Amino acid sequence: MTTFGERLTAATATRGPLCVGIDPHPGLLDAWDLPRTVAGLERFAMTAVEALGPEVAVIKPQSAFFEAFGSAGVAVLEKVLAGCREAGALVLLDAKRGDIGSTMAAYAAAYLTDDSPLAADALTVSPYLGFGSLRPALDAAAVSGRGLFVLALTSNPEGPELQHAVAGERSVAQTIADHAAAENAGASPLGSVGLVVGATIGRTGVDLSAVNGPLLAPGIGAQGATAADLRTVFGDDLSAVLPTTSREVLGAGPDVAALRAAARKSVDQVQAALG
Ligand SMILES: O=C(O)c1cc(=O)[nH]c(=O)n1[C@@H]1O[C@H](COP(=O)(O)O)[C@@H](O)[C@H]1O
Repeated sequence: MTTFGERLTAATATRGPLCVGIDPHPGLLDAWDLPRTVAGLERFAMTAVEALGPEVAVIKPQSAFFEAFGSAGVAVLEKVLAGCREAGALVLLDAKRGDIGSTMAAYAAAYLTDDSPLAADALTVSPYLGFGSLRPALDAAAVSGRGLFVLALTSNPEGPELQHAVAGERSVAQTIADHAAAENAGASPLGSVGLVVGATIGRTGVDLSAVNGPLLAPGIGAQGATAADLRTVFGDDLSAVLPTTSREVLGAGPDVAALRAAARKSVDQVQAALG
């Protein structure tokens, strides 16, 4: 069994270090001239999969936009997961799950086990019920060769109030980074427990050098960060950074060739910035 860290390393080496999100905002459905219906959602999402699946290393469908359409929307999400897999892209399901341990086990069964229709290569999770509450997800991911991206320093302006708070002698975000480092200890070339660190947040003072896992960097494009900001946020520690952007690329649709061109442009920009 290959680990998520191994598969991600191979995917970014081949396709470049970029994740593109599939976030079917109602306004984007309008811009693509699609109805705000399940049929519109499906056309939007599967066009994105057709364009980006063979092109980018990682695709990140945002679960809420699919859930908003009820069970029919979740069925579209299942098609997206299968379509990305067939096209050779890794799928990071963005659902930001986090719950008490016993319920976390149910989320782990839903997203991180082989026989679930919603199984993805990796899942975004929230550690703000305590990092240890994620244990069932950490265990399920390890057993099935999947990955987690743990929210550490999020891209939104409200994040620092909680994440920069100092508890004991360390900031909350540093504590989360240290936990991830412990999970990834000894993994090569890269552990499977990643962190989310926004490209918008500037220099944070959090030491990420021991994490040994992928660092998902959202915020480029619509949230105002640029690829050049990655160096400010991560310093010289850029080797495991995986920038992710959604609206910046999706706004180029609905034309498949235009979506691909936008994704390639983003790959070139982040590659230049990461050096
Ligand atoms: O975990 C995430 O994906 C995430 C974490 C974070 O700190 N900030 C953040 O923007 N995201 C997600 O990344 C995507 C960003 O979308 P754009 O702003 O359109 O590029 C959205 O789906 C967000 O929910």
